[in-house]
Amino acid sequence: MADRSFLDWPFFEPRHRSLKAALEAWCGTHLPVDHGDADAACRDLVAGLGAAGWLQHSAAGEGEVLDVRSLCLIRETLARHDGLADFAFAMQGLGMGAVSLFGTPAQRGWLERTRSGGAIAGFALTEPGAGSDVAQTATTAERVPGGYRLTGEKTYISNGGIADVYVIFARTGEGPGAKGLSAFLLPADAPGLEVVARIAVIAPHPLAHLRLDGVILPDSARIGAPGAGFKIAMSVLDVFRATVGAAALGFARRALDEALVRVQRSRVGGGCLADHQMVQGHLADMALEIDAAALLVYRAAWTKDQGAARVSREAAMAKLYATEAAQRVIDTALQLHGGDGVRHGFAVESLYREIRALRIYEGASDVQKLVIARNVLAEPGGIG
Ligand SMILES: CC(C)(COP(=O)(O)OP(=O)(O)OC[C@H]1O[C@@H](n2cnc3c(N)ncnc32)[C@H](O)[C@@H]1OP(=O)(O)O)[C@@H](O)C(=O)NCCC(=O)NCCSC(=O)C1=CCCCC1
Repeated sequence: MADRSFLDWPFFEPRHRSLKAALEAWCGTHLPVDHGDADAACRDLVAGLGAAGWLQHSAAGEGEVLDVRSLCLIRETLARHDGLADFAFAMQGLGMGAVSLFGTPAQRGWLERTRSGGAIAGFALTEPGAGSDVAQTATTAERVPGGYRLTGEKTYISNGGIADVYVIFARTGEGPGAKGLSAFLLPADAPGLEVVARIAVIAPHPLAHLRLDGVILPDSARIGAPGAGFKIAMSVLDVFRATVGAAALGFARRALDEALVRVQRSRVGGGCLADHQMVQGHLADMALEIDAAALLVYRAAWTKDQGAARVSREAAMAKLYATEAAQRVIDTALQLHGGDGVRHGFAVESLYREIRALRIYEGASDVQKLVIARNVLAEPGGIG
């Protein structure tokens, strides 16, 4: 096969190849966007991704099954063109994942709005005292007639300040730790909900710190059974961790694209940088890490698409390896650019910042190791 593409791997079906081709064409005319005003850019991206139909793939609608390979292909492709486009797309899915999996028909009204680009979603799990350890969630949802009163603080909340709706996790007390959490659909204009501070991070991502001061939500806002919140959060993260790996893969592919152009154009001595064996060694390492990451990402996505109930180990492996490998690939690409590598306006400089965030979001690398190790220990026969 002369023109071998990873899309020829058996993980993919013809519809994935069509989707990838159509999205590449869309990206070619719509991306990158100006990140000067990240909030406005994110709003525009959500509207544009919705109008073009791409957000339909961010979460499954009524009677549909999420295709995780499509989700990963879209994240990978958007990330290769523009990291903020990936963020805008992905947060719609992460934010509404719980509704897609466990929501009632009425709650799904929000899902249809986020899938069309008519509303922006946020995922409100992390707290100042409960980052990696979700079981320590302190925000309370105490029972009141007909509903719940929510009090507490959430931090590093995706789309905080621009979201129209959040899925939030709070302690309802059915049991200790992880057994006492529930999930809720929280409209951004609910009285008592305040965006206390916007949080500026290394990448242009809209994030915020939220305070809930006696927010009243009706029973109909609870997603899933009382006490099921922890498992709901983990089920959503099971899918989205693999997709974070896909975004990292897109960043790494872009870094290799940039490095290849650079080393073939840069002249040293009588030839170009690419003629040097030391540079070729770097290119080989980059290509190898990208293929290994792609195999892990699409193994996790394919496994979920085959109907596996849980893909915790596969998704954690995909996220851990792809994000760490992408950081190495991007660092090498940056080094091959010399001084231009750290200069604003060069793609490798922004890739370097974007990938750093992904090694922390949705479970830092050490959390992924914990998830993998627990799963390996729980499988008496090993992992095959
Ligand atoms: C894994 C962990 C580190 C620790 O879990 P524990 O030990 O407390 O819980 P454990 O004892 O493992 O389990 C409890 C029950 O739960 C079931 N279950 C577990 N996984 C799953 C699963 N995947 N699916 C279904 N059920 C699950 C488990 O079986 C057990 O049930 P049982 O009691 O036996 O009936 C967990 O806390 C975690 O993961 N943190 C990372 C959070 C984290 O990733 N945020 C990121 C938030 S998002 C974010 O940061 C941003 C996003 C976008 C931009 C900005 C930032």
